[in-house]
Amino acid sequence: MIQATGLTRTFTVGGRTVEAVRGVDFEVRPGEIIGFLGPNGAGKTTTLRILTTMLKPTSGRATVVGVDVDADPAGVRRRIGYVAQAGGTDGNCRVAEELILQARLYGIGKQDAERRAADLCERLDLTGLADRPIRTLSGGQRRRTDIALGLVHEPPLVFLDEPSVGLDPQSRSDLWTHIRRLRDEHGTTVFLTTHYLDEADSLCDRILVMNHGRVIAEGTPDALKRRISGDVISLTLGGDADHAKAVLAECPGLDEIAVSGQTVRLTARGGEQALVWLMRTADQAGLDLRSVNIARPTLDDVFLALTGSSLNENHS
Ligand SMILES: Nc1ncnc2c1ncn2[C@@H]1O[C@H](COP(=O)(O)OP(=O)(O)OP(=O)(O)O)[C@@H](O)[C@H]1O
Repeated sequence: MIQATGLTRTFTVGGRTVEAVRGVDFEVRPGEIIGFLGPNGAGKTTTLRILTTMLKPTSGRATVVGVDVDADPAGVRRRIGYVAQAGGTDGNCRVAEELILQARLYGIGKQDAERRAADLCERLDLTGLADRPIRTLSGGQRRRTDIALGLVHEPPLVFLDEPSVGLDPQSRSDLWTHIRRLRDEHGTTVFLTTHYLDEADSLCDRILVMNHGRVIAEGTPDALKRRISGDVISLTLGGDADHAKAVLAECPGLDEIAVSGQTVRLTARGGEQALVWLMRTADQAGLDLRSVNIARPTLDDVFLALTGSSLNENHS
């Protein structure tokens, strides 16, 4: 469905070259829900803009739904849906009206457009709202309308840019149900960017992690979590966490060690054993230890181990 090979994109700003994307290779198979994760400035939006033909790559190649983005951008655009973060809807227009209008803009006949609008309203739970002006909808209803609008031309692949940003937890899980249904009942492939690790974990079949312009890891959420073997130990300190990191790194049995705010996070195969060493070392070095926690790895721990910083912290 998507094949990216050696994609790069550089920008020149005030005589300085920014390498936003530095050689990205990945594949997306039909019917997958793919999560594209990475800290701010990792190159996600630039990659997304290349795949949706809004930007040309500096080098490399990408085919989307079997069409080369460089050779036939219009052909790619006909075959994909793209739902931007801000949406592109006219707030005064009514839901069904807007869907029909968009379908007509794709050259779809009137009756067919009406049928598709009704079908999309049903699929995205908008039937009771079809006559409401878009500006009167709640955040979740509006996001569902944006997604319906991205699907009027029945694309096999839809790109969603941060689909659940700004939604309350209930609307988010509701949206996830709708996104899963698109895939399960209609075979739609979904490529989404997100900063929410719980979203990536529960919704996505596979995750691509991008950092500094490269895809640094990919796999199912479970496979990524398995990459972090052992337990995650978090030590919160009163003093300089970087100094504490340097001291604690001397302990045996540790795999990864990173600092996140006032907390030093470590992974160790035998968590309890390592903890004894850590506490003893902290005590001997006079570190101001405030609290200790041992846990199984989460996707955020994976992210921290891969990129050296927490995605949640990075995004806040
Ligand atoms: N039009 C542009 N001109 C100059 N630099 C750009 C341009 N677009 C992106 N960049 C730079 O390229 C790098 C990657 O940016 P990009 O927006 O792709 O990252 P991102 O992963 O989407 O980040 P975020 O999560 O903050 O949206 C950044 O250093 C950014 O400043």
